[in-house]
Amino acid sequence: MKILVIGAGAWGTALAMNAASRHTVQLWARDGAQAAQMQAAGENTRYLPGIPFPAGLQVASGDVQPLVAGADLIVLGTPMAALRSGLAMLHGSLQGRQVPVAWLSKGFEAVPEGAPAGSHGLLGNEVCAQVAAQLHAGVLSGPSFAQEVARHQPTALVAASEHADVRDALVTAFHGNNLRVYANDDITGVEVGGAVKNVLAIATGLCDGLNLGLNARAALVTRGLAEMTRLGVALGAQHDTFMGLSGLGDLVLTATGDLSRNRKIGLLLAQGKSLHDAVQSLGHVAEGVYSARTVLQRAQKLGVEMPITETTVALLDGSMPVRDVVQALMGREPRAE
Ligand SMILES: NC(=O)C1=CN([C@@H]2O[C@H](COP(=O)(O)OP(=O)(O)OC[C@H]3O[C@@H](n4cnc5c(N)ncnc54)[C@H](O)[C@@H]3O)[C@@H](O)[C@H]2O)C=CC1
Ligand SMILES: O=C(CO)COP(=O)(O)O
Repeated sequence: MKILVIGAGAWGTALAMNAASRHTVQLWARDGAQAAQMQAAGENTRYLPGIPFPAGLQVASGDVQPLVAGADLIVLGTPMAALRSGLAMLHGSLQGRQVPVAWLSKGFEAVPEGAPAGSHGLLGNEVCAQVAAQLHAGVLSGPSFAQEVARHQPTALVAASEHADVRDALVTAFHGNNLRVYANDDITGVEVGGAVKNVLAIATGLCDGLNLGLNARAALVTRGLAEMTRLGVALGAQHDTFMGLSGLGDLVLTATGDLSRNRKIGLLLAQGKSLHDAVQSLGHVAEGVYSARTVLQRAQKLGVEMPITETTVALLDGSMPVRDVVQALMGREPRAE
């Protein structure tokens, strides 16, 4: 199989490295200098330093069209902010040819600055329906830190699409000795899980950074899962999806695993860092920062209560100081579980 991965950040690179022993894999970086540097060093020095590329992984840059034309599977490994342009580009270049496409981004599109009141951002599959409706597309998601996948540590992923050929292509491409890829046709559920867990991981990082304790962390994860599930079901997802890899699985990993960039944002905010400084210090994308407001807007439109998300948004917006967060969450009226 010929796989083209567009975007050479941590996650696109890790998956490309993992698949390269079984398939022909091209990893495309938009920055030509970064591509040349990766080729020369035999590793992605910027995003996955110290983990050597396997033999056979091809790094590319420049005109992506010939690579698109020759691929059996195209993976968009960019952050959510670049998904719309990536799908539109593929829509134009494939010209109706049916090649399975998948994105790795986890989030809702951010609401653009100055957007009219009431507008909200979209999930990947909603963006795809707007700009590339006839593509057979889906998402690869689930609990997976790039560093561990690049080192071939055991990991389980979920390939979600309404198109069986996309699910099958993702399983063929990535299922192997150290990676299990499960298929799921509930793409909305899988995407809501991947987006909301990032926001909840910021909240859990804050909780741990403030030393609120293990009980508090367990409460946040559990009540976070409840609010993620409420939103997903209201958006048309299946309840059971949230008990799976992209719901409970990715929430546990991201909220409690110190490799998480979103969790790091919460830990840094707890230390008194500004959001700007916290984001700058990461050097990677933390999607929860950009999705949080959209998650809340979508929830409010649907009449779904998401108190942890609401508090996290207030914190990120600067309208609630760190010291008031505990009271905002613990001071709520009693209710049934
Ligand atoms: N790093 C991880 O462990 C995982 C990340 N993800 C998700 O995958 C997505 C990408 O994350 P990372 O690779 O970690 O991000 P990263 O911050 O490591 O790298 C982002 C990469 O995307 C590239 N990029 C941005 N806009 C682009 C465009 N228009 N065209 C081509 N390349 C572009 C950047 O140059 C950079 O190489 C995010 O949505 C993230 O939530 C999902 C699972 C695991
Ligand atoms: O999605 C991830 C793990 O599944 C990566 O999480 P972070 O983006 O918080 O690092």
